Amino acid sequence: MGAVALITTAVVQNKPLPKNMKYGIVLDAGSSHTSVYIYEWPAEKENDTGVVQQIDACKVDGNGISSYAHDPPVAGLSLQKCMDKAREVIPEQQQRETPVYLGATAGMRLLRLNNATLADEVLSSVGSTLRSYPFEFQGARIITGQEEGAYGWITINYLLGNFLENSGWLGRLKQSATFGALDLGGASTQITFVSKKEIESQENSLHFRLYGKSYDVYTHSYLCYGKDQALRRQIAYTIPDANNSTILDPCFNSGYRRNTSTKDLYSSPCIAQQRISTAPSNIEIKGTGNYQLCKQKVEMIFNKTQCTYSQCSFNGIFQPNLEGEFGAFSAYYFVMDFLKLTNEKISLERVKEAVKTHCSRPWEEVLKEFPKIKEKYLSEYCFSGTYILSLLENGFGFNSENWKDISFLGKIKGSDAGWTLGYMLNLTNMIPAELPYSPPLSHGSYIGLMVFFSILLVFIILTCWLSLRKPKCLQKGII
Ligand SMILES: O=P(O)(O)OP(=O)(O)OP(=O)(O)OC[C@H]1O[C@@H](n2cnc3c(O)ncnc32)[C@H](O)[C@@H]1O
Repeated sequence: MGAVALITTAVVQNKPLPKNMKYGIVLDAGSSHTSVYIYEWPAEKENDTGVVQQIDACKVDGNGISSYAHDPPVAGLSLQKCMDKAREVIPEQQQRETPVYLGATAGMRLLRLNNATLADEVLSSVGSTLRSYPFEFQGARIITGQEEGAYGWITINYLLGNFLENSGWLGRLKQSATFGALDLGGASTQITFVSKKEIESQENSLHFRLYGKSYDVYTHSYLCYGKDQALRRQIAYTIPDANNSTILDPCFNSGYRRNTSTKDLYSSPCIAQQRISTAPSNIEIKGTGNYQLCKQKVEMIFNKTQCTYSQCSFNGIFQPNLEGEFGAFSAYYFVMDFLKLTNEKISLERVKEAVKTHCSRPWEEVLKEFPKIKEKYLSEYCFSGTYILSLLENGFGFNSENWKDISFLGKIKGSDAGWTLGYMLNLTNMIPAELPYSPPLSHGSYIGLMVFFSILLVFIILTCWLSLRKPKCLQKGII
């Protein structure tokens, strides 16, 4: 049984794993990009830490896996570029023994909601491209939000060495020191952490046994709360106010302009409740760059009014009290890294000030300072920074006190923080549920101890024999 026994849906196919695996490839087919990660197993005994490492990664050009739905040949070609790279990196004699997994995330969960047949077609089309390579293709599937959260948590704690640290006898006695995982994607966001308190909702509760230690883990994935979908929702809220098809948007820098088609905006199931039939077909967004007003708009997407549990995050979702340290990755890292706010010593108040300052900068000035950054990313840092602050503070309940417990993580020991490594470790059974039995003493120490105790025994017997003989001699002497 795999270590992550509760995630039963994680079995991709019933194909046996290649016998001499030394490499593994995972494709993360997200809403905004597909990325290809290549991992290498440590050579036996060479690597004390036994950590599987990322040796290469490649971002597929284009707009995520759903672009396969619109133009399969073009999407296939850009995927081929990354797969060709994998073929260059992995030695030829190892290629047939290298498993390839594709996991699609929230972008495909949304496509499946809109059109399940199309989602299946996309997966089979990508599968055909992957099958044309000499690797051992193990299947393409849409992973659940729960899996995305759980595998992200496994990845960061594996790379940080927390599972092994907890597996010794001392580690098993003390409270588990794991990092919670905060993952912000384009279409969904996940929060996952070990909770000492009872998890009141079954669907948010996971139990893992890893390296001989049990973990009760809380996880929730919020579909439509990734930063791209959140931006769409924030824009959609303003459409009723649209005057002459123009929206004044405080979440973009002043001077910034963008044209959007409402058909495209409304194509997402995330906007279903905000659709208005009288909306103009095109709208022009004009930035006004105001952090406070942006924050007010962003907060409209968090419903804090209903909760049927003892406590909730938002939208009636149960969330226990935040516990321990957290690692925040994916878009949390991209955005905070751009804003130079990844240093743990920066207080929440200073982070807010920095985002406010960035939002108030004229677009011209921002563009001049960062000419090399993709315009889509650059134009959205004001919104993204504000959204991250709202999600963490208003959504999950972080505050000035526990803000210092969040570390913004890009890479850990050379591997990207994200769900892919955890996914592969689970499917290749690389994390055992129990610690492999290791004798307390090595063979040499055992022999040494046996010799020592034998000599000690002979010495004791001799001493006793001598001391028992002496009185008799003395007695004889007295008589
Ligand atoms: O799990 P889902 O929701 O499908 O998400 P995803 O797979 O699209 O998630 P990614 O981690 O690829 O990206 C998360 C978001 O970060 C954005 N992003 C990627 N690189 C970035 C960068 O350098 N600067 C700013 N944003 C970036 C990207 O457009 C997404 O909105």
